[in-house]
Amino acid sequence: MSLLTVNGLSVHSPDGRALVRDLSFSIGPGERLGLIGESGSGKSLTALAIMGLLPAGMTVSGSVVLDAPGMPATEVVGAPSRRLDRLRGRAATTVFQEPLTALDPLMRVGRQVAEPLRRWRGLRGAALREATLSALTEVRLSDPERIARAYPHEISGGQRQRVAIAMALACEPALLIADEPTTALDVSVQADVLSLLANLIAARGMSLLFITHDLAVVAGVTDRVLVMRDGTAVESGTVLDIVTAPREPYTRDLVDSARTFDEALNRRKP
Ligand SMILES: Nc1ncnc2c1ncn2[C@@H]1O[C@H](COP(=O)(O)OP(=O)(O)OP(=O)(O)O)[C@@H](O)[C@H]1O
Repeated sequence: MSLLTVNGLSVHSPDGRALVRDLSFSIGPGERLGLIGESGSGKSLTALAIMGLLPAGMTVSGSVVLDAPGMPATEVVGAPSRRLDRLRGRAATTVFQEPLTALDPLMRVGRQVAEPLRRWRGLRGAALREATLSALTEVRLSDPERIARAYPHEISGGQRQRVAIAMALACEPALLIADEPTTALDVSVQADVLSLLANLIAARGMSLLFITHDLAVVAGVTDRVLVMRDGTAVESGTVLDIVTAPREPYTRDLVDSARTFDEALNRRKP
């Protein structure tokens, strides 16, 4: 059984436009799938539908089943929010493009990272403090004591995204959904954050749904790719298949415009 099974997922806007159409895919334990497509192709709405977080007024049909270890398999579509609250963070969690969306501007970073550790792992006092600093160290933040004392605006964009990743991983989720997690960062720190994410996912054996418009980025992080256009899947396959033999003209364009996919492929382990 897969960890995530999406079957015939469709999302319609309040005025009836089909924004995601009949999308089906699955992700097994430890698998890493890239969702790639140009702006507006429906990638983010797919992620939101999986988390049960679509904007009010949108209608969703089809099926999204999350079946994480130690939790009952759950149909997300139509589930009451109370049931989804128990899944979010644990079965699946999200890192978004803009780390400030995950962070409270008025709360010190340490308290924010501590919160999921307290809630999910039941840690308190010195153990909680130690786990918070170790979570910040794990995302390769040097001087974690200073970062823990800082407010989000007092640290850099790259550091904020590392903090957001630390918070997401604190709940030990089975599936991480990363929606353009490096797009808002300076080019100089994009590669660092990407390799951090790839290493953490591999070390923990987590599953990954990685959303991007950039094939070069996805090539370095995922095993398989699903190409989306206008809300539908137009092609899917292994990263190597898609890069070396794209079948659809749209995919070919994506391959052609992938800035540095050669470089990214070279980074992949054989
Ligand atoms: N709240 C909303 N109300 C109405 N339409 C929306 C809403 N959010 C997204 N859309 C539309 O749904 C379509 C898919 O949007 P989505 O954000 O999933 O695309 P995307 O592939 O993630 O693009 P990007 O890479 O720019 O984030 C787009 O046409 C978008 O305009």
